[in-house]
Amino acid sequence: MKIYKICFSPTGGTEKVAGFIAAKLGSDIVNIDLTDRKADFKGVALNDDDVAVIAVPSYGGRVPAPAAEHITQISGNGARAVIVCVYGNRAYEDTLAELQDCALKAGFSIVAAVAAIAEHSIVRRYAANRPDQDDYTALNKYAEQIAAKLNSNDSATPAIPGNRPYKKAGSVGFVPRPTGQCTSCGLCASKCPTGAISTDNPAKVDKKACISCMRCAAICPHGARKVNRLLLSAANIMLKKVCSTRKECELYI
Ligand SMILES: Cc1cc2nc3c(=O)[nH]c(=O)nc-3n(C[C@H](O)[C@H](O)[C@H](O)COP(=O)(O)O)c2cc1C
Repeated sequence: MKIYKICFSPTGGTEKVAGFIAAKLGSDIVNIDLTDRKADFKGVALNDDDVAVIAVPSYGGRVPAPAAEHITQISGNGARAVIVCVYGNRAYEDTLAELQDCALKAGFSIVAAVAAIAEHSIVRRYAANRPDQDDYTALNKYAEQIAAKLNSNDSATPAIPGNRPYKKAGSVGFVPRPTGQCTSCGLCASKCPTGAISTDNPAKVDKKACISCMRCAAICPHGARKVNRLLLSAANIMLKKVCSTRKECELYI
């Protein structure tokens, strides 16, 4: 039995949660990076005795569009899956329901779902330093419950929250731009999940293709990609009320 960690994590928060859960479920881990726009997801095929941890961040209460597209190209072949949504302490709304539908379409059998919190990748003061010790204690407990369910060969799908039709997907419109420190090294362009940044000129961004995932800003070795400060402070004000009360991790099993 292999554990497939199938993860879309532009800035690393989702990866922390998925990596933790996957490592608790087994040691033979196969990594599938859903942010890799050049990967051949149609060539990924699991066996029915494999287990998948399929993890995405919540973007506006939905699964990021490229993640949904890539997951549905994978052949689950009846493998059991734990679906995971990671969010920035506002809300995850229909993310788990949509992720459940994507995983089903790919041929997985969903045995558990987890919602967890990580630093808000746009306004980083919210959920800063999460997942923290309390989160990992909860995730550890959840992983034990999931492992027990997998070992008992119980494949029942739990009730997973969310609406159908899903919330309307919207773009947040934060497009990071290079500052004077940019050396045009091209790392941002090569790692952009949607290919929105020109490889010849990283200052050129296809605004329609950009999903505001903040990968480019997070990985720039010179800290030279930033979003507009005024937009950021407006987002901070908008999120203040809804993000300030601590939310806890949840398990559906
Ligand atoms: C475009 C975008 C939309 C987001 N929408 C939400 C949201 O609706 N609710 C929320 O709590 N967090 C939201 N977040 C925060 C992310 O879900 C959170 O920071 C997550 O940990 C990011 O995952 P990553 O670190 O793997 O990239 C959003 C982040 C981005 C970039």
